[in-house]
Amino acid sequence: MKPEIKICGLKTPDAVERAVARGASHVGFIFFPKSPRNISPEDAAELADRVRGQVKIVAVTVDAGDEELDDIVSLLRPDILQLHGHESPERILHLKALYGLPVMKAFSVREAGDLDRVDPFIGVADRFLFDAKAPAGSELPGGNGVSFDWSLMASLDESVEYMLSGGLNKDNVASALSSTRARGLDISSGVESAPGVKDLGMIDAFFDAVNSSRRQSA
Ligand SMILES: O=C(O)c1ccccc1NCC(=O)[C@H](O)[C@H](O)COP(=O)(O)O
Repeated sequence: MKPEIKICGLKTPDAVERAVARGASHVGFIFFPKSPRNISPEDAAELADRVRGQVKIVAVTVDAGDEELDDIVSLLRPDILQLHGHESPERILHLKALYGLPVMKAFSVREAGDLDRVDPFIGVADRFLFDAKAPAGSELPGGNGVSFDWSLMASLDESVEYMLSGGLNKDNVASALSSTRARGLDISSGVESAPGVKDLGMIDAFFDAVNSSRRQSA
């Protein structure tokens, strides 16, 4: 099955259009002021309008309040809310009822026990994303360009369909696909020439690597 690919942290028209032209299934916009990928809801909406309907638009937030989310949802009109903070199952149910949008809950992973936190979210979150825990000193809960031990994913309940993220790039994507049962891959730093700066050549190289790994496993 063709993996879903989410290119995250987009800020420019050329990168959004290249991601979609190369076959991204999702494009992500980051609403987190400390991130080099932070974007305003207005600017994100302008970018999203170029590709709306061709790809799922994902709004990435971190423990955002209702007021901030109201702005993001009304301006960007995302297809999915990605919650990358400490949101509880109750908070997710509240947001789903409020906006009628599917929620992708992100979990950070370093050791096997980190996957135990997933259980209360099964049947609550619509999608799951597993990312590496932030390295010491990082102020970002995601987008750190670091991977975790993907073999840990083998212990996850098989009913949980997920996206894998954290430190993916053209050189390790084949291994990510062959060593996990990830339904999708989510990448940010691995297609950047500097934090927050997407590189069209690196986007191309990433999709080339995905396609070549699929041909080899066919
Ligand atoms: O990317 C960010 O700056 C970010 C900031 C705050 C919360 C989440 C963030 N990113 C979320 C993502 O979905 C990233 O694509 C994911 O963490 C993978 O990033 P990377 O390791 O750089 O590929």
